[in-house]
Amino acid sequence: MQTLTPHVHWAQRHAELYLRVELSDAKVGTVCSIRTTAQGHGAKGDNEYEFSLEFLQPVRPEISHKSTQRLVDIKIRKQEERWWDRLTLQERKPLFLAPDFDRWLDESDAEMELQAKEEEKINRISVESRVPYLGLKKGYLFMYNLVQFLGFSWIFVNMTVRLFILGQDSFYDTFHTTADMMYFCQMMAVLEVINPLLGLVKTGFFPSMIQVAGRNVILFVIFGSLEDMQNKPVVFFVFYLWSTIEIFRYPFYMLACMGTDWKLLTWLRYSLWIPLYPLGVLAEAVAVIQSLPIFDETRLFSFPLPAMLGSSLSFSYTLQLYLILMFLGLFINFRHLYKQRRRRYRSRKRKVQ
Ligand SMILES: CCCCCCCCCCCCC[C@@H](O)CC(=O)SCCNC(=O)CCNC(=O)[C@H](O)C(C)(C)COP(=O)(O)OP(=O)(O)OC[C@H]1O[C@@H](n2cnc3c(N)ncnc32)[C@H](O)[C@@H]1OP(=O)(O)O
Repeated sequence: MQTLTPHVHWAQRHAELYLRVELSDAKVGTVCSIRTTAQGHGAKGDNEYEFSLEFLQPVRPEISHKSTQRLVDIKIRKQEERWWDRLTLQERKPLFLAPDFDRWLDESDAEMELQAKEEEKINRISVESRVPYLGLKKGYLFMYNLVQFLGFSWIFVNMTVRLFILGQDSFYDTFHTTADMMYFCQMMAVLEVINPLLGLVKTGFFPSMIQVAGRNVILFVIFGSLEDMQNKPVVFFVFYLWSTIEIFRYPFYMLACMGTDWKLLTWLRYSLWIPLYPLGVLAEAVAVIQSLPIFDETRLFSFPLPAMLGSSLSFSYTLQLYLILMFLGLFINFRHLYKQRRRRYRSRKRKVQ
């Protein structure tokens, strides 16, 4: 086998030199500051390849190199951090050497890159110096999401097991078996309205408020205060739809607190609402409609009126107004969740590119 010279591309930064050697499937032999030997597939097929360079200035002895299927990447640290006018001591560039335009930067661009790196380092240090606060915030959010996840998982598993064992009969006592846990979770969920106000999460205040207030009206006013509503099958559908999304949403937030995410979980968090949200609003609307005659009959929460206007105004009128608000709320939150989904997947795509 004859020894040939491969094509070499080079670029520099203030502190480093980059050499890209055009050899596929190369087995690199020696790499020292001026001479490199390798065996691989180059412009002239399988051969021993070798090149040597006498650098313009001294370089450090430790040299790192990485072979990929298509090339060998060599990184060399300069002895002194300064810009070189050219790579080699001799003024005439060797024939096998060319600039690496993929990495090429001129001196001012390289300086800007260096500056950006410095700034990033300073930012990281300043964030790290705020760690006690960050740690506290993340710890609080993590615990909050964990508790909600456990609560909703308990509800979901309990309802699923009962559905398998009792079939449709389980529809009628959902409230009595799960309401305490649902009360607990939904009372805790008020924190989801407070968190954005305190700047702890990036969520908008209104979407959270609509979500939490909307559910709490159904839970505390419709189901909680009317015993006649508590054994209706609609409770099952409302609770099941709520807990189905939450067993994915809260673990997603838990992972976000740890700065990580799982593709499938993220997809479920940003996709499941598409069928679940309209179904949830529909189930909630059915609950409200079913409660109207009960409020009319019991006069619960009715508004006292002057004698000439009749005795009282039934709460069912307020609920009819609320029905309209519900569909307005559905529209606002559906739009919000759609935007969140688009933002998430658009920024993902950009990161991948
Ligand atoms: C008496 C007055 C009443 C007025 C109300 C009248 C209208 C009522 C209408 C009500 C209709 C409600 C119907 C509803 O109850 C039906 C159902 O729920 S059915 C089941 C399906 N439901 C859903 O899928 C909705 C689930 N809920 C949500 O998704 C949220 O609650 C919502 C606020 C709607 C949207 O969430 P968010 O804005 O937070 O979106 P993100 O998840 O993308 O979060 C944004 C960023 O903030 C970070 N974040 C948020 N929360 C946390 C947390 N707890 N811990 C850690 N991090 C959190 C998140 O990671 C995002 O950060 P980044 O952008 O960096 O990724």
